[in-house]
Amino acid sequence: MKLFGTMKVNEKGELEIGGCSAIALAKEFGTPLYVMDENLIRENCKQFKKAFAQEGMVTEVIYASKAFLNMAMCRLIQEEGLGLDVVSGGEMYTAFKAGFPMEKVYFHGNNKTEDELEMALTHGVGTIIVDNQHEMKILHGLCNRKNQRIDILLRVNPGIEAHTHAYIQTATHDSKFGESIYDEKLGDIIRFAQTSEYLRLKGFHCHIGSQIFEEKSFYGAVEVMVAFLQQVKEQYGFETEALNLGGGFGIYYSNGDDPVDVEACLSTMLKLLKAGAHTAGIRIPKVMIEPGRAIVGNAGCTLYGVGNVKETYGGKKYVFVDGGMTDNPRTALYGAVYEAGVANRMNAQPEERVTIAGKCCESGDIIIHGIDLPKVQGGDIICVASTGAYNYTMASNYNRIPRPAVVFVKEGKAKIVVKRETYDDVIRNDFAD
Ligand SMILES: Cc1ncc(COP(=O)(O)O)c(C=O)c1O
Ligand SMILES: N[C@@H](CCCC[NH3+])C(=O)O
Repeated sequence: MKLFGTMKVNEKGELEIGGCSAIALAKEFGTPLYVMDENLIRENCKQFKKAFAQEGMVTEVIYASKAFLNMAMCRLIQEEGLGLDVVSGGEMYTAFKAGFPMEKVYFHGNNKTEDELEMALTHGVGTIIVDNQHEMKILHGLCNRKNQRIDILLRVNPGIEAHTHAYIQTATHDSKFGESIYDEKLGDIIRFAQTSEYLRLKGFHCHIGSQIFEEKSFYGAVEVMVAFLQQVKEQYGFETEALNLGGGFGIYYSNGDDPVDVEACLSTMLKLLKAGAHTAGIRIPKVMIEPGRAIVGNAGCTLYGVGNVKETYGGKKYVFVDGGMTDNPRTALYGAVYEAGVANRMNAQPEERVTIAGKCCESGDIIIHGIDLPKVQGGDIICVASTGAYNYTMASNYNRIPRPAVVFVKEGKAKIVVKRETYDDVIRNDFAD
């Protein structure tokens, strides 16, 4: 298992994260447990900010909160000075309740409800990323009723097929997100925004997908967007003030994953942007990116307690853990591949190939299909690495399993930021008759 951030193996052969023994964490907070390395999240925020500032353009890094969000995370993002991308009323409400500066919030979504749009106006959200023509009209009407103006970006689809799992590509021609840059109705949308008293069209947004390793997809998006901005200027006289290039930077999960070098990639994106804008005779006063996974993915791991170990008649060896697809649906959903270790015996040599399966009533409830581990027994603690993104936020109560707690660890201290759900939480909204 590759170790990230402050992870290390201590003199007892136990895994340590943020100076805390994984075994002590499991004892104190129970399992399954999401453990987040606070220093690594902060370092990642700083790295993105620094790397994106290196070409002297006005830039903003916006954290895509769908990857991992709760009130403590909002505070951390605020302290690190990033913007916040929210995609639902729930994410927006979390930011608002955490006291996040709402002018730094960017509200996304392909099907925002009128209530959510109204909530954004009421809470002073800084920018709404309008997904489509229909939404723009609804928002205009709402602003008219409330006599309120709002900054918007229009989400466009640059038609780039990023090399990643089909479920997380977002800019193929038939994607549900945004309006295609090739679509004729784009002219009407831009003219509508230009003449609206209430909508201040600041520019455009694109996001080509997630868990992308190919730098050329990001560079391609820059080139297509520059050409698009030039066309928009020539055809509609619209000069953009801001361009948001989205997120999507892939991370290491398992052997063979080869993430881009963030510094080099961002520098090249900005250089291409500057050179392209110069040649096209356009200005791009501000540029944004929206990383999610790359900020939190490697900073999180999940600790599980082992229950049974079972060998099937067919000879397959299962290690059953006390969580599963309810806390990490990514293996079942995308065929994601994770690495893991036995946290109480990190120095033990691998001896057998096992499948790590959960406790849900579902054959596809697998966390890792086939991993070489030392002989595992009931009572061992398994650590699955790189679960910081899209695990806690995608967790469910399937089989009425309560969701795990989340702790932030730092310099030998653990702070609970989300408490474990109880059975009473699970039935909280039920009516018996
Ligand atoms: C609009 C938007 N921005 C940013 C992100 C963050 O993506 P990632 O976590 O891959 O950086 C996503 C998710 O794919 C998204 O849909
Ligand atoms: N949930 C996805 C990523 C989706 C990104 C948001 N558009 C994952 O776990 O990889």
